[in-house]
Amino acid sequence: MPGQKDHANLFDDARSRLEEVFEAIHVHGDARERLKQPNLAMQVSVPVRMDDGSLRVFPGWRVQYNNTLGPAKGGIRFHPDVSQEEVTTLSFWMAVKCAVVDLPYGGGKGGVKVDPKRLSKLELERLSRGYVRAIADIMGPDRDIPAPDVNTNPMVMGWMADEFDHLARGKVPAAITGKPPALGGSLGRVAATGRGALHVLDLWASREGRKPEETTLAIQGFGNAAYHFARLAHERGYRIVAVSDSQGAIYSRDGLAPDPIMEQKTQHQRLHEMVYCDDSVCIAENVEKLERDELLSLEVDILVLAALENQVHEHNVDQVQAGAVLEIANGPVTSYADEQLEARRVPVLPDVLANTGGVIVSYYEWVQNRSGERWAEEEVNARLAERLEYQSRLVLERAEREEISYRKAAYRQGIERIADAIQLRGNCQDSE
Ligand SMILES: NC(=O)C1=CN([C@@H]2O[C@H](COP(=O)(O)OP(=O)(O)OC[C@H]3O[C@@H](n4cnc5c(N)ncnc54)[C@H](O)[C@@H]3O)[C@@H](O)[C@H]2O)C=CC1
Ligand SMILES: O=C(O)CCC(=O)C(=O)O
Repeated sequence: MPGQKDHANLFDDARSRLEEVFEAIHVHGDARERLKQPNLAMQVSVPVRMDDGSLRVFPGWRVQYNNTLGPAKGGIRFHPDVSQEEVTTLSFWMAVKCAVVDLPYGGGKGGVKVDPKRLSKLELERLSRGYVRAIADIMGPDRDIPAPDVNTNPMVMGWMADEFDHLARGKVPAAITGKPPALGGSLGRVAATGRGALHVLDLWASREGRKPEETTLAIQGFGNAAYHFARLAHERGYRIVAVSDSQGAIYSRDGLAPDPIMEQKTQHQRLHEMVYCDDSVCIAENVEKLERDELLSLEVDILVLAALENQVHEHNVDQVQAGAVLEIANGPVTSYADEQLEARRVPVLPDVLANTGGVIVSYYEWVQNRSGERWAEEEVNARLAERLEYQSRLVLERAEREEISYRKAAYRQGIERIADAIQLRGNCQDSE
């Protein structure tokens, strides 16, 4: 049984997972050292002229983690809790996940410590442009390619891409992905994270002999990743019995319909107040309101974590009653909680595999921008399905063969690829 409790520091907790991998796949000493630290961490101050004429300065970061396989790749988060430690950890997970699905990228992540809900649209645009001006020297299609993450979206990516073009005095669409299609964004990118997660769930479920219509889901989060996952899972026949956002949760044993919930949310209706059903809108019969975190302890087949990191931890892991966990968020289960779930034989489909749909389609956007092509949405989705099914199968089969968790199998697959590349580049001085 695991003895160690959660690490106090998110980054220490995340990289503690490397130790098991290093032992299992005999990673060279030099590669181990290289993998424990980011290549570059840049802190910036982003001054923003507010609508009332005052000036506010927001702290921001961009971190590049191991660029051996290719340029740094990863999203930008706008959130009041962003810190250098969080961005560094997210860039580490990006490096691992890009390698797990065999993309020619290293890890990158950016963030600004800000509550974007308190900014006007023009203030948000000034912040987005200011952030790009601050990190432009380390960006570019062969260096570091940002994309959306929490509280950023195609509109924000469009402003950022426009600002980068101004600085570069030319069109450089491959410098940022997740743009609106009119600015060179790939069709299919908006739904890609949710779509990818559903492929991973489907593949696992079919190997387990589990049918969608016999499978209940509780979904934490109702943002970009969660909504598209919920919409597509509902279409496939999975029964979504609960959803939550940062303010609360709702439950219906009959199953909830994601589209009316999103329509209501778009009209500023609060999720936990949607407990009615009338002629104009019906998300389900018999909807109950729950406390936000009650969702985590529901007795469902699959608990889907699609909000933020550190949601299942040493203080609540004992309350998780789901039969399996699907991680769409980055790092939603701490390493201690993960070991507890493994000991209880609760399978976890890990973030570094399950949420790679977004970065895979970002890669397709970068390829399209560089080649001047535009692919139909069907082609993007077909390529996404093919890559994810192939790479997921490798992970699931490895887990079975080596009798380890899916997370350990995914980490072994990713770290093996990065470590091999580090060695092939001739950077290793190890005498082994
Ligand atoms: N957008 C993307 O393409 C990708 C996102 N991810 C990860 O997925 C997660 C969600 O990202 P997005 O959907 O893009 O962000 P988003 O900003 O669109 O949505 C976040 C959602 O989480 C909810 N939330 C926040 N705290 C919560 C809590 N304590 N309990 C329940 N709900 C809570 C918010 O209300 C919102 O509905 C993040 O961990 C992100 O890093 C991972 C891969 C790609
Ligand atoms: O689309 C991308 O490049 C990265 C998306 C992202 O930030 C993530 O996978 O966590």
